[in-house]
Amino acid sequence: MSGSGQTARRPEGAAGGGGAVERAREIAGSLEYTGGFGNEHASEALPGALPVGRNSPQRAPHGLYAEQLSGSAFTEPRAVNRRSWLYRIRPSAAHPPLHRTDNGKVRSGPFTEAIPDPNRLRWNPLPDPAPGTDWLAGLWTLGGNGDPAERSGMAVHLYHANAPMTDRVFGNSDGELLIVPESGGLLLVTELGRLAARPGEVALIPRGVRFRVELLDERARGYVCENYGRPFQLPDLGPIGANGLAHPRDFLAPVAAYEDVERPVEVVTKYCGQLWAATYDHSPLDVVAWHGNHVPYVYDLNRFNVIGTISYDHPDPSIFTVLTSPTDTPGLADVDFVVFAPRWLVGEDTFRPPYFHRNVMSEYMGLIQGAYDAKTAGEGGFVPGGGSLHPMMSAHGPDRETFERASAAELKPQKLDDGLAFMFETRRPVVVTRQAAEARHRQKEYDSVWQGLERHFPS
Ligand SMILES: O=C(O)Cc1cc(O)ccc1O
Ligand SMILES: [Fe+2]
Repeated sequence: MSGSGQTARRPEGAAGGGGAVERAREIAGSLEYTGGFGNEHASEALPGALPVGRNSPQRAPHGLYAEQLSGSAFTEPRAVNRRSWLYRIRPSAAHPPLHRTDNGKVRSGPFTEAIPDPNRLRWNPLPDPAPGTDWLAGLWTLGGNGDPAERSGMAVHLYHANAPMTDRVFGNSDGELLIVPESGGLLLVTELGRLAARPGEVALIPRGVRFRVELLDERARGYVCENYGRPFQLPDLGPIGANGLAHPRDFLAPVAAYEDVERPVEVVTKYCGQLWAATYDHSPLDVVAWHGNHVPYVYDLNRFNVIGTISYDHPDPSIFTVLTSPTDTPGLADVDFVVFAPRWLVGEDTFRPPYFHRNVMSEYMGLIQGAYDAKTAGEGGFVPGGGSLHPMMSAHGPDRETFERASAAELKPQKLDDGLAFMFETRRPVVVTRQAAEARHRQKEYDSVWQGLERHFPS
């Protein structure tokens, strides 16, 4: 049996076999959410399942077990304190020992497979996955920095999948996962309920929250920023004022929905960089009610309120920050998630695309849709599903074609409306994995996009 206080229901056996996509779509079509970034949400899938007035009554309603899931130290300041109380059919503690399992293509900090490479690197999309590849099996690490054991740093992953996770659940002790679909929609069946994330939306799974991924299309592809550090938060707005950029109410958390499944379920955990697994005799996605602020959410990037110049010059892309994971140094992020969304360009006497620059931060960029204004579109260029890495202090910016076009362009107001790109910008160099360095889909000739930028200075 499965149930939800609202409408989400997972029919028995929905995870595998024919019709899985249709069933996942049906569920995704009737999902309900509860809005507000960082809010104290509360939800129950059965009336009366959520205790009132206390978190841990002597006997929780309906014979449920109460459990606290802490995403911050108990004593962190209230503004950044994260925890949720879960009321579940079985306590999470009742599980058999975890055993090491194959890491597949997942790698973790400390990233030591290759020496840090100062070169600008670019990749085509991942090749199609082998038949029967689920989201976890199709997770492929490009690189990263820091160390999950230090709770600092990040990893860049890509995924490609063509099968749902069947009786298989994943939870990441090493950090939160920001999932950026590029093609194909995902149904994320989590301990706290179900979310759908389609291209143009991003989803966040908090540290420790277990989930299964089903597909809303025959295949899915996208990116993941794994954040080992402090949970992503909304950036401060300073002189922008009380509104702008990503608005808190557009972040949607799920409502409670549980599955009461008594059959073997493989539960995979990533812990300090390695995958461990145990076979439970039930599904751990059995939370009937919950409340708190350590919650998954989905956000539609089209809701981002883009701010830019209305006079001259190209502002730094920090004005496009959706989410930031701060460090103890004011203004310095462990990692920022930045989006380049459709917008008007109106700058006068201005080179409008991204400028030539060298940056102490390291920049991984991906493309969700269309083209990016600093790079030539099309095959062999910066394409949806591909990615580029511009490491600390590497010189980059517009490619030759873009420079020539933008230097000569007539500066009338121009709408950039066919493109959705993003950046994971991080404080430490991103060290690539061996599989990313040696990948056949790496563009070995990337440097050539800056060849032929001619001297114009008179000799
Ligand atoms: O390199 C990039 O394309 C990202 C970027 C965009 C921009 O508008 C200004 C600086 C920057 O690093
Ligand atoms: Fe850059």
